[in-house]
Amino acid sequence: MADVRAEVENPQEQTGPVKILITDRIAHEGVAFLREQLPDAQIDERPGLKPEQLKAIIGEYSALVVRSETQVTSDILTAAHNLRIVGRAGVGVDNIDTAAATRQGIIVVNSPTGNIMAAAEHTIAMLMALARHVPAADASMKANKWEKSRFLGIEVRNKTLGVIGLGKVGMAVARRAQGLEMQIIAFDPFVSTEQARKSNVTMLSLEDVLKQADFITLHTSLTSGPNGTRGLISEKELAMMKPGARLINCARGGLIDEEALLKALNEKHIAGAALDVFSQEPIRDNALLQQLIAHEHIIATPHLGASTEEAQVGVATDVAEQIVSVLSGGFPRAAVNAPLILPETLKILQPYMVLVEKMGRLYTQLQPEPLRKIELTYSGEIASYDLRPLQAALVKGLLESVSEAHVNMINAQVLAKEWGIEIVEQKSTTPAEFANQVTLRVSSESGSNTNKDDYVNVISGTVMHNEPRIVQVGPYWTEFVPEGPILFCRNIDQPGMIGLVGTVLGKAQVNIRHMDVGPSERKARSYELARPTESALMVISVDNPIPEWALDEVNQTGTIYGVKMVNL
Ligand SMILES: NC(=O)c1ccc[n+]([C@@H]2O[C@H](COP(=O)([O-])OP(=O)(O)OC[C@H]3O[C@@H](n4cnc5c(N)ncnc54)[C@H](O)[C@@H]3O)[C@@H](O)[C@H]2O)c1
Ligand SMILES: O=C(O)[C@H](O)COP(=O)(O)O
Repeated sequence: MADVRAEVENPQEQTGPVKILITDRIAHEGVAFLREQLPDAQIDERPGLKPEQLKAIIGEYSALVVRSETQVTSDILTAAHNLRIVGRAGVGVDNIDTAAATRQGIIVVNSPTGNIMAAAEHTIAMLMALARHVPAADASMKANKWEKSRFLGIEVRNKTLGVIGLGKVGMAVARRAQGLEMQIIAFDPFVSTEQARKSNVTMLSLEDVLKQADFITLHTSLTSGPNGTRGLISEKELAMMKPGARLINCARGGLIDEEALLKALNEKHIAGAALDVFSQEPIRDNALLQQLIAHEHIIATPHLGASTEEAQVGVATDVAEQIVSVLSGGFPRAAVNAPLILPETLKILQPYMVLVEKMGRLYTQLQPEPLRKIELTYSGEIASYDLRPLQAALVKGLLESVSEAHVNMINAQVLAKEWGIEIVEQKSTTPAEFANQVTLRVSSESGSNTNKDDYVNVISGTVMHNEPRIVQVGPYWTEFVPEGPILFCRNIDQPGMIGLVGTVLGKAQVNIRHMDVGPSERKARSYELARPTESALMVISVDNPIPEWALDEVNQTGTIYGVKMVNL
């Protein structure tokens, strides 16, 4: 593997054209972009698939494009053997099990900015519609009535708008509402008072926002867990709202306890609510939701926040571009579950990624025992870069031969954790032995490396002329290119050892490509005589695998021991 990007690859050697599946309706510009950029790909648009139908076919596809309707559950993902990327043509990824995707090394991308304006403008439309009863008045006219006095509204000017969640959409709504001469107060635990003040927004506690606002609008994402936003507006919060206030939700359905909302409306505690999103979408035969949207003081739209021509073209092309990039071995712009590395950085890191992966493979083959802790030390200029791809490459090298898992940059850390491997990094821009050097120090299951053959607790390498070189294995200094079949053995450091091995390999018709005999101390490299009792490491790269009998013969010499073949 030369590139972790390329490792987001097909683990089951798919044959035939790359296949892309689109299961929700997206703008045709996005589909056209995919067809234009990937002319050999098969692009299937199959909106409205049932979960079992999706599960039955997902295994054929390399990319999946969805909006908020398709539920990309862990169950679906378990059948997605070839899937490399899920593209969400929109913002919210709560319909995608991103944790399951991460475990499987599947990139999830979205379009974080493509529909902000659409959502903000829809919120303002809901605000005005609530204030002036526009939908009910329209329905009345269509019923051939003229109920002028029934639809007395309120002005929004000089009213207070409470924004809960002052992120991208929340802030866009605040700005637009300021244009309507509203006062803006907000609650968002992650936005500073100072930052908000610059935009003329007053940050308050949730309680104060609820108590002071004439209109409340929700703009947080939906999260679960003890500090999650699910049920953020429940009975207690509704009770805190100013009598006669109005509530707008163009964010996510689960943010409001819909039963409590119906109660608050029936009790006339609040004057109305405008909902674009629901806890179940589509609503179908959900009795509570049917009752809620039928309420005379509810305005409902079927999740239309992002449904503008502009936003749909924006999100569809945004996601299509990222799919093309990933399927072509590049990086996505807006990955929800992958670290972003600039292409320029990646180019520099690439030979080190090869090096580190080979170091991992070498360790696992020389020392096949469960690992516990790995210390990766980077020295030289390389230490100044974002080195996450190197960690991923290391995990890949270490686990590849012992695990079925498909390791890539997305899941490397999760997998390492699952295997109980702790990886710590040390960085120093001061060069060590070489201008740039990466050293791997390993503690295995036993913790103390007591095994008599356990000399491989350190592996160090560098890159020369863009080619990886291993420069240290355990206490031995060496220098070889980690590539292809390599014989490792140790010998008593005395004359005649190279000849012994050479004779056996000659007999076995094995051609030696490169040989290095490394003493256990650096000074011996300067051709000083080593003491005869010292050992050395022989690293012999060969053109073809060495037969078993020849390995046995080398092992039986008595002066050469620890004979092991590795394949890098
Ligand atoms: N209806 C639609 O079609 C539509 C369109 C676009 C976006 N959305 C939804 O709107 C929501 C906001 O989108 P965004 O792009 O602005 O997201 P964002 O991430 O930019 O903003 C979310 C904000 O919520 C804040 N937040 C988190 N937890 C909070 C809590 N407990 N209380 C208060 N604030 C909290 C965050 O700090 C953040 O500032 C998302 O749920 C998104 O899916 C809906
Ligand atoms: O999260 C989003 O982007 C919006 O909720 C839009 O969802 P949609 O693509 O299903 O309209």
